Amino acid sequence: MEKLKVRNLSKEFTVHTRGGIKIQGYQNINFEVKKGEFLSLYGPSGMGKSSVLKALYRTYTTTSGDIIFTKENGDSINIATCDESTMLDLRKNEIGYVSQFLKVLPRIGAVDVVAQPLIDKGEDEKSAKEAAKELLSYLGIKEELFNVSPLTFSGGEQQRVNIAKGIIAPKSVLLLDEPTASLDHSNTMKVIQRLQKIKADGVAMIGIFHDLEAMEAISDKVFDIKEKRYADSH
Ligand SMILES: Nc1ncnc2c1ncn2[C@@H]1O[C@H](COP(=O)(O)OP(=O)(O)OP(=O)(O)O)[C@@H](O)[C@H]1O
Repeated sequence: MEKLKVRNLSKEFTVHTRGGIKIQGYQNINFEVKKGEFLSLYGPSGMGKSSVLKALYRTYTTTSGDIIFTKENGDSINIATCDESTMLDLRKNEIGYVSQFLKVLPRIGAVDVVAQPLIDKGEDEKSAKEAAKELLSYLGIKEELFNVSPLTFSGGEQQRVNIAKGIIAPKSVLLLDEPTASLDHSNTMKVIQRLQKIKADGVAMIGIFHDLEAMEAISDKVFDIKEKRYADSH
């Protein structure tokens, strides 16, 4: 079953603070991703990879085209055009988004930050914290940092906390916008291994990676945003 289907998607930005000048985001994008499949968006800087991903989460609106999300019961929703309350519901229950940057409130320790999505899902606090500790350890976060606010962490540590928070309680679709951008290769590959598990659990994923080995390792399909087609080897 196609989980997410993108049809003839185009975006033109209008910069109102600059007299309404138009900037081409991306044009005529078509791809689809099934349950348990990983699609990577690939292409030169500025071609619109991040903007497409933001359209799927509707951080950005779409100029034209459709983004069809199919629910478990077979009903479908067009993310490009649905109302805001439907979108809020999709973000809460179906679609997760992990960026490069950690956004957290001050004075909350790393374990609590990472445990929260599980608690929100209904898991009890104790087992949620255990799972958070396990994931943080797996990603190489020192135990002495567990109860410290990630706001004082290094860039790479913050990014690992961000990934942990983003993948601990996956929904049915996971969007990843260069989540490993400032990690070294070995930490990146650890993240990839966890993503393999999530994929095996049936989550549909769309991601952007700069590390091509990581991209190859996780991807079932690669969509070349410049050529507007799937890359040949996939
Ligand atoms: N909010 C915005 N307002 C105006 N233009 C924007 C906005 N967001 C993105 N753009 C433009 O859209 C184009 C695509 O940007 P985008 O960030 O999607 O590219 P990308 O392929 O992800 O690049 P990179 O690999 O460098 O991250 C760029 O020309 C960018 O300047």
